[in-house]
Amino acid sequence: MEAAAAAAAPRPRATGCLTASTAAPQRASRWCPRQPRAATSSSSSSSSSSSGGSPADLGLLPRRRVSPSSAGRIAGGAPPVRARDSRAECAGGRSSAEHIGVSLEGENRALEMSSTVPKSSNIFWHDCPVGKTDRQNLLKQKGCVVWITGLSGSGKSTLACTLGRELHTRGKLAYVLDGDNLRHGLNKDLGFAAEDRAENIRRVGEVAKLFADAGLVCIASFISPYRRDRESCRALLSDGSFIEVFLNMSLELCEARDPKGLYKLARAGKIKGFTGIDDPYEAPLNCEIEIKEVDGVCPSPSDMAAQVITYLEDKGFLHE
Ligand SMILES: Nc1ncnc2c1ncn2[C@@H]1O[C@H](COP(=O)(O)OS(=O)(=O)O)[C@@H](OP(=O)(O)O)[C@H]1O
Ligand SMILES: Nc1ncnc2c1ncn2[C@@H]1O[C@H](COP(=O)(O)OP(=O)(O)O)[C@@H](O)[C@H]1O
Repeated sequence: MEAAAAAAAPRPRATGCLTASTAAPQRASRWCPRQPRAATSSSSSSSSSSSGGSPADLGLLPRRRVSPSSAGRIAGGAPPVRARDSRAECAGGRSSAEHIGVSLEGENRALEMSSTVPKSSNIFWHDCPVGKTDRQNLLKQKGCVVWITGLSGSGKSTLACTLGRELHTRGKLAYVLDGDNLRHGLNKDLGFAAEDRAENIRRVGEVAKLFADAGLVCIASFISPYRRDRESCRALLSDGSFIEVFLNMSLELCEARDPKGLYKLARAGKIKGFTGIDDPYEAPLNCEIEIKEVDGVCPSPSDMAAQVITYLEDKGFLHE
């Protein structure tokens, strides 16, 4: 198996890196300015990270207009094994343009073309009297996003459903957003080109943020192969409530499973741009939870779910 090269340095995380000893997440502050806010700031919650005003601060990252492979990412190998506590690596310092190897002029042009550039003006944020904290108190839990990423066949949907069932059994409200399912509806206009995947993940990030604001444990299960897109979703949730779960299963294991026969089709050249075969997967550098094979054996679905539940318990998401 070739080693996947995820050479490009990530952008610094806007929310800061959690450590294993981080206390329970702060209570999310409500969207509650008394004055209406202008449209350009309305897309982010009342987080301190929204103060910058630059396109990046506002989550207006340019959509990718270059082939991902040109950014030094390589398909065809399983993601490298990462130590759990590798979050200190999240200190890139380079701009997103440098990260993907395009000129600033190119970045600006891409920004103009981006679907995340606001197209309307004279719109104002409207606050409602019942806020996130009220909903969380009602539900006796805290809203968050459990973002499951990994190769096709790594077990994302299995973990998502097992976790969803376990939370339900415990009386906690959760909702699963699954890649295959959303591509039947909200995202049915999108394919698997890099810019389509980026738009897929951008939309899901926004939807997941709404679910978290509703007070739910939102379980998002997407290949989400590009680090930058996942980091953009993380940046939408500024209070440690974005929990990235990396299903670090080898390409060999995923390909041996191949429940839908897609790897076989990709190897036969009948599917182009298949993640892990001829499209890259960029392993997380700073995930909260990593689940991997031990001696070639994958933990059971209930063990995987238990690992996530323990994290949620420890961080206080399953309590008022
Ligand atoms: N080219 C290509 N590459 C990867 N996956 C492909 C492709 N074509 C179809 N599929 C099927 O689409 C599912 C992945 O959808 P996602 O929305 O999670 O993909 S992405 O996050 O936008 O990359 C994925 O589902 P999972 O196997 O559950 O991961 C596949 O069934
Ligand atoms: N922890 C596990 N142990 C054994 N088999 C698993 C495990 N998780 C998933 N599988 C199996 O692997 C295949 C792919 O799982 P799936 O959840 O569909 O992956 P993904 O959503 O990442 O494509 C399925 O046949 C599933 O039953």
